[in-house]
Amino acid sequence: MISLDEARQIIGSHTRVLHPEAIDLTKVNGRVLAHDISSDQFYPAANLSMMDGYVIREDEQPGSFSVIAEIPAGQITNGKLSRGEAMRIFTGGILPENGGRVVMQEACVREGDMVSINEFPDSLFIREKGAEARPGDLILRSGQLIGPSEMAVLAQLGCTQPQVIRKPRIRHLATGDELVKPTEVPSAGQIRDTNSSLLAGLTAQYCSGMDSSLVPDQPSMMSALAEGDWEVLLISGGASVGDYDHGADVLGEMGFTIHFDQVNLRPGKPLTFATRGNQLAFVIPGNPVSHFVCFHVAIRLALETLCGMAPNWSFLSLEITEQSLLKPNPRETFWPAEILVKDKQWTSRPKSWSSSGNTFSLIGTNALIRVSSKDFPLTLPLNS
Ligand SMILES: Nc1nc2c(c(=O)[nH]1)N[C@H]1C(S)=C(S)[C@@H](COP(=O)(O)OP(=O)(O)OC[C@H]3O[C@@H](n4cnc5c(N)ncnc54)[C@H](O)[C@@H]3O)O[C@H]1N2
Ligand code: MOO
Repeated sequence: MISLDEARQIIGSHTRVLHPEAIDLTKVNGRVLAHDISSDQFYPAANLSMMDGYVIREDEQPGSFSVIAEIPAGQITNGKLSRGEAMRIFTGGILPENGGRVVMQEACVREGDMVSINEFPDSLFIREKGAEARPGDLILRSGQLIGPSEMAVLAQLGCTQPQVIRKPRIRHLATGDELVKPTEVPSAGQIRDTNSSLLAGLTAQYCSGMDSSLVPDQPSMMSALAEGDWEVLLISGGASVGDYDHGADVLGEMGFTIHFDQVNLRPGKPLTFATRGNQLAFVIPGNPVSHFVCFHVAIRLALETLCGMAPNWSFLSLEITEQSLLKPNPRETFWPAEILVKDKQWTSRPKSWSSSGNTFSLIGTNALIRVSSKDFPLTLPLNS
């Protein structure tokens, strides 16, 4: 049986980042940028006022000024300031060529065409042309994960169809004769399918859509429903060695190469990983907690890589409260946990968890505690 580190190595070596596509700026949240983007102009494009007030020359002293013009937003004034003159200006307004100081209106007294300023504040209240970026400056690098802030930057640069890495299409089969949809009332021996909902939530940020079906434990139906031009196939259940566990056999018959079918991992030991060309497939042990753990320690690595993201595998050394809940085991264990603030410190609290079939133990889980025989338990924070 291979270790989790070996399993991650194998997954990484068989996974390639997907090709880029140009998409509308409104849809790029959560995508990875596929090209460098440079500044198209000076930012700001001119010297701008940071306040509503009056603009004067920088070489002036406090005193009285005659107001010779008003500069409405977005207008360029060709006039110049002589000594003793001011122009009315507003926040974001473009300064006249020799304007060197803005005084906010609260520090001014206006009477008719005159304005008196008793004292100058320390700041000139000017955003200088090119202070933020100059033409050709590198602003966003290829590989940048795009969130709301980067969307605002793309909008500012006029980049409305950025090239971003495509997201994989995922095909999902929830296998098991005992499964019924969550809308149904299970009869004796049946259970509601929880894994489809779990995976829909877990995969949402990493795929362009997950197509899910319930399938009985019948290899011919499983392979018929599994075929397609998706990039990732997830099969829930049927991962172990029982007579009705057909996941790996079905993949073999479909022409997949099985790279591993067991990992020294708790929960999630019978996790299977296979490939066919550029298609990746996982058979995930049917228990919901096994699903959750296998997703975060193995499947997410593949999805993040396909999407061009830097795989997140950083652990924190946090104080663990209620450490006695962490039962030792020969298998490397990833224990569902919750990161909480206690006495102004982040702490990690294990969930009460005794069976990988207990879906309720996942409530509020935002971390996994890695318990291996040799190390102090470390906490893996989760972002989904
Ligand atoms: N002889 C052995 N038996 C088992 C071993 C082993 O090494 N030798 N491994 C155990 C471990 S560990 C796990 S984990 C499970 C994995 O079993 P399977 O992947 O074959 O999963 P199933 O038998 O199909 O289901 C397990 C469990 O999960 C429930 N399930 C399945 N799908 C769903 C779903 N979509 N929603 C909710 N619940 C689901 C299913 O009803 C079972 O209760 O194997 C052990 N056995
Ligand atoms: O590995 Mo299984 O996932 O213990 O329950």
